Amino acid sequence: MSDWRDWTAAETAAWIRVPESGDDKYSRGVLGMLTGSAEYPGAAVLGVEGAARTGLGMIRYLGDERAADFVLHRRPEIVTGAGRVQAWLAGSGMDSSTRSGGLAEQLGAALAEGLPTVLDAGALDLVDRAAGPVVITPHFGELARLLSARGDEVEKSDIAELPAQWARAAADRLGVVVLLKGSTTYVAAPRGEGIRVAAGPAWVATAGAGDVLGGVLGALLASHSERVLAEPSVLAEVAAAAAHLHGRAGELASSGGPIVALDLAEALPAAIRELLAGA
Ligand SMILES: NC(=O)C1=CN([C@@H]2O[C@H](COP(=O)(O)OP(=O)(O)OC[C@H]3O[C@@H](n4cnc5c(N)ncnc54)[C@H](OP(=O)(O)O)[C@@H]3O)[C@@H](O)[C@H]2O)[C@@H](O)CC1
Ligand SMILES: Nc1ncnc2c1ncn2[C@@H]1O[C@H](COP(=O)(O)OP(=O)(O)O)[C@@H](O)[C@H]1O
Repeated sequence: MSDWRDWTAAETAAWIRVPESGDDKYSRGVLGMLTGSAEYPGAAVLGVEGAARTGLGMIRYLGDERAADFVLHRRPEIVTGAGRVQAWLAGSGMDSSTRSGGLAEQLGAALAEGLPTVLDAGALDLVDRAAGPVVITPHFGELARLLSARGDEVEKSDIAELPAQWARAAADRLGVVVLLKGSTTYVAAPRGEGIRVAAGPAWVATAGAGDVLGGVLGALLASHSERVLAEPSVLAEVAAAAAHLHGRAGELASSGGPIVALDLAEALPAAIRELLAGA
C-alpha cells in the first residue's frame, strides 16, 4: 500500500484551465449532465451551478424534464438539447432503484461513449458499464452499498473508521478512481497513488454540497478531456483538484459561519481567482 500525499493549492491551480484568446465555447469543453430526478430536482440545479461556476464552455443538461425547468429557471445559459460533449456527470439526485428503462438507456449510451465520466449517487451501480476513464464520488454510505452489492461485507461505520484504506481497496476492486467524501477527501487510483485533500470547514457538511462537487469535477474533466483520455493516470489529480477547489470555496463562503450548498457554488469564482493569483 502506498502512502497518502497531501494535495496543495498550487497543484489545484495547475488544473484550472484559463481560457485563451483562441478559445471558443466548444474548445473550453462541454459537460453532459444526467443528474436530478422528479424526486431530487435540486441536485440537478446544484450540480449545474457547481460546473458553471468552475468555468467551462457549455453545459448540456439532459436529465429529468421537471428538473430541467428548475435548472433553466436558475441558469438560462444551460443547453437542454442533446449533442457532442467532452465529459459526463451522472447520478447526483438519482435513485438507482427507481430508474426507468428510458433513463437506463440514456445512461448506457452516455457511458458507452468512452469519455471521462463522473459517477455519483444513483449512477454508482453503473461503474462497470463506463467505457472511458471514471471517477466515482461516493460518501461512506454509498461506498458501503456499492461494495456490499459486490459481495464485500462492509458497513458504513467500517468505512467511516478507516476511510483511507477503504478508498484504496475500492479503487483496486472496482478499477476506477475513487473520490471518497468526508471531512477529509481521499482520492485513490487503482494500484496507483493516494491523494489526501482537506475538505474545508465542517460547515460544508450540508445537503447538496456533494452535488456541487460533482459539477466542479465534471467541469474540470470537460475542460481537460483530451489530456485525460491521452493520459488516464492524471484522473486522480483532476479529482483531487476538484475536491480542493470545492473545499476552498466552502471556506471562503463560510468565513466561520453557516452556508448552504449554493453559497459554496457561488464562491467558486473567488476561490479560482485566489488560486490563480497564488500560482
Ligand atoms: N437538494 C437535493 O436535491 C439533494 C439531493 N440529494 C440526493 O439525494 C439522494 C440521496 O442521497 P443521500 O446521501 O441523502 O442518501 P443515501 O445515500 O441513501 O444516504 C442516506 C444515509 O443517511 C442516513 N440518514 C438519513 N436520515 C438520517 C438522519 N436523520 N439521521 C441520521 N442518519 C440519517 C441513512 O442512515 P439509515 O437511515 O440507513 O440508518 C443512510 O445511511 C442522492 O441522489 C443525492 O444526490 C442530496 O445530495 C441532498 C440534496
Ligand atoms: N465534516 C466535514 N467537514 C468538511 N466537509 C465535509 C464534512 N462532511 C462532509 N463534507 C463534505 O460535504 C460534501 C457532502 O457530500 P454528500 O455526502 O454527497 O452530500 P449531498 O449528497 O447532500 O450532496 C462532500 O463534499 C464532503 O467532502
